[in-house]
Amino acid sequence: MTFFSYKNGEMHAEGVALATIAAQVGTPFYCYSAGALRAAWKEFADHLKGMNAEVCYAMKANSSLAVVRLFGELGAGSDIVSIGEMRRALAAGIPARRIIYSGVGKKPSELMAALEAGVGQINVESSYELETLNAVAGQLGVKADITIRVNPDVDAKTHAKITTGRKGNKFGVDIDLAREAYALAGKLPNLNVVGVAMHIGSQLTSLDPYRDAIVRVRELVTQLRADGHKIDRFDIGGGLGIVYAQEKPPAIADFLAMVARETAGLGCALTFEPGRRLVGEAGVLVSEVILVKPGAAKTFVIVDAAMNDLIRPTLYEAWHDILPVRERPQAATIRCDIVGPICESGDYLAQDRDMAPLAAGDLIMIRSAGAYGAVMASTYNTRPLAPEVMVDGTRFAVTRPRPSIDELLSAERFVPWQEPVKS
Ligand SMILES: Cc1ncc(COP(=O)(O)O)c(C=O)c1O
Ligand SMILES: N[C@@H](CCCC[NH3+])C(=O)O
Repeated sequence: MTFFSYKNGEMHAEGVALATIAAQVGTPFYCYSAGALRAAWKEFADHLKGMNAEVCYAMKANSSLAVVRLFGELGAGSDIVSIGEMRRALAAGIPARRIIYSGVGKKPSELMAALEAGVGQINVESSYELETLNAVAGQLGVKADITIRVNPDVDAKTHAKITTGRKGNKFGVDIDLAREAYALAGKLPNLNVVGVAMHIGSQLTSLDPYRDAIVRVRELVTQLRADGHKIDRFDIGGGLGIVYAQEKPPAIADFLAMVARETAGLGCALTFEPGRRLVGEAGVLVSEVILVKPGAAKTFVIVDAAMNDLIRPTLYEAWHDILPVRERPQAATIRCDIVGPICESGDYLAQDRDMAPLAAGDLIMIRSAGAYGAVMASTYNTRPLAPEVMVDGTRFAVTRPRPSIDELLSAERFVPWQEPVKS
């Protein structure tokens, strides 16, 4: 089902014309389709029936409270990587016990906040963190349920900046050192080992790296049990890719069937932490053309969304499909760069793109922007964060309004000098 489509020549999100939202909210803005979010969730949920498994939505992909709440109401837990995200999960109604706390560098104060809130599972990534967590749990008089995230050293065949399961990546405990780490965890009185975790990268378009990683971790589970550890859960992580251009990511059904096959007989409950796959194609960024500047070498279409709103094109050389909001089926195309107003040459949304000619005032829609779009935005050049809108059927809600520049400025102070307090 397509949730963003032309109707009478105008691009709609479900039953609402994007031009109508633009007129009310201004541009740029992010727009999410509740129907698309539900459909992505349903695909997971339908194929998980009969499996001993749960889905903890990795909200780093899109932490809009409205989005997290929608998944929570459908039965999702949450994978978080900061106390800010934990607060979002709780605010959105996710029960603390359904929250998994991941992350390569958790401070003692953050571990304490997580234990105080009662998060269900902490995925530990080093021996140092095991000791720290044990000490913090001891102070609070609680026992922390943990897994150790192992780094299985497989090539996820994705962009170098978002691969996480190779020896050279900072993530997890090297699989060759995992038994030692578990031995330590087993001796620490305030930790309760419940399982093992992995996460090998993001935007994966092949099942092979997952399979290789699962096979390695499966062998480890057997060894760990022989060592006397209770390994009841296997957290597979997230990472399943989406379509930006011509990619052919695995169907969720095939992915889950493969995981079920490879973990059959292991006797572990499974956890999945999808982020991008649940939200990526359910969101777009809408922007207005400010002007078109023909240059000697290139034509620049200068729009009011910029790298501060969507950093993926310049950070990962990512390709996002861009369509005019008013349909232009017959128009001959021109080759252009679609760029923002920021003073950096890296400020582009597309380079050398063939587009129907655009003019000042035209609206464009940047597709597959629901994941790692708004969450990675900044206020660089003192540009207020783009608002977020959710469409459901024929209605829409502004779930995060555009802050005014006054609000941005009022968060700051003119040099409020202080004498340092001597400790
Ligand atoms: C531990 C962990 N789980 C889940 C995810 C979600 O990844 P994705 O959005 O690729 O599904 C990430 C991010 O890559 C992660 O670091
Ligand atoms: N931010 C990345 C994904 C990182 C995944 C987080 N571990 C992207 O936009 O593709």
